[in-house]
Amino acid sequence: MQTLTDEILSQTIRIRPKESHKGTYGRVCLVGGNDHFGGAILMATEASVYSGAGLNTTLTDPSNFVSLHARMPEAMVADFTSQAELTELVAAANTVVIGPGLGTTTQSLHVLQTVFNTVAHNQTLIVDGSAITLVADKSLQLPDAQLIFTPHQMEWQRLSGIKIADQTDEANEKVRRELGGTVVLKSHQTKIYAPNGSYLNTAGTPAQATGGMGDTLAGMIGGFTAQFADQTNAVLAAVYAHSAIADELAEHQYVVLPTQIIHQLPQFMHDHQA
Ligand SMILES: NC(=O)C1=CN([C@@H]2O[C@H](COP(=O)(O)OP(=O)(O)OC[C@H]3O[C@@H](n4cnc5c(N)ncnc54)[C@H](OP(=O)(O)O)[C@@H]3O)[C@@H](O)[C@H]2O)[C@@H](O)CC1
Ligand SMILES: Nc1ncnc2c1ncn2[C@@H]1O[C@H](COP(=O)(O)OP(=O)(O)O)[C@@H](O)[C@H]1O
Ligand SMILES: [Mg+2]
Repeated sequence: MQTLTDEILSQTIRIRPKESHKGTYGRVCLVGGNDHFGGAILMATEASVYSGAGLNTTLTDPSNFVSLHARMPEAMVADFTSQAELTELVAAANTVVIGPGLGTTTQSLHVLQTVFNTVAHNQTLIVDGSAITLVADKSLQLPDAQLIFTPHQMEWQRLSGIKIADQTDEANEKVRRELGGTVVLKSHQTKIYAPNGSYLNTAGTPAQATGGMGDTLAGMIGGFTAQFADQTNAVLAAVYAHSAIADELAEHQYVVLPTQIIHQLPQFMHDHQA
């Protein structure tokens, strides 16, 4: 297992070519946020926008439209209960993030199934939060796409069947191979199991232990994978940046809010581009 260092940032975050436009930096679709968990998809969206993804569209419950527009005028918003909108917008994305605040109701399941039926082999699909729980509980068949799972330890227990106490590298890697794609197993020391090897993130702080921290990471992984060509490096850089920014803030703060990490992203990425 390789320990991540700040080298992953300069290996991944590219100086932007002059001759470019918003389309150069990827289209991200974020799907989630039911009528209870609007904050989760709001933070994921904000994280993707602040990571620099060129075009961001959020598919959510209509009850979140006003707050999303008020907070994030840069993002487009659509209704995830409309099958036609969901299908059209997901098909047009480079990267799709599904799960933050999606919930586990019949409606949540319907949205998830529609996304799974729509994504194609060349698209990156980040499966987070409630989407992981639904895949596990309903034994859903996974789509043919570039899959990135971002479970915390309990979500990984649900998905992999491995109890938290038994989540060894060997057992985790075996299930990752069966699932395909990449697994970001989040904890106080997040591990990333990728097709080319496994990685340990020793950055990060207990000041991060607050709701919405993982929703923010899912949005960052969305923004990074949409912009940077090497998909594994994009995941690794997002995980490392999320923790490294928190470490900087925690030098002077007892708790670090997800939105504070998000707002540091443009400056942090500026300082580590190469
Ligand atoms: N503002 C918003 O809108 C927010 C909306 N959110 C949305 O809520 C949805 C549900 O997601 P969820 O993570 O809150 O609930 P669930 O999947 O039941 O997991 C919790 C259970 O797992 C256990 N556990 C064990 N190890 C763990 C670990 N390392 N890390 C974390 N938990 C661990 C834990 O144990 P305990 O805390 O009891 O010790 C507990 O029993 C999801 O869509 C998410 O996006 C949230 O993001 C919050 C902000
Ligand atoms: N003690 C800790 N030290 C470092 N990072 C932590 C700690 N506790 C939580 N985190 C990080 O916070 C995030 C929590 O994700 P998750 O449980 O999905 O949050 P949520 O669903 O509430 O957004 C993960 O990235 C995890 O690594
Ligand atoms: Mg989560």
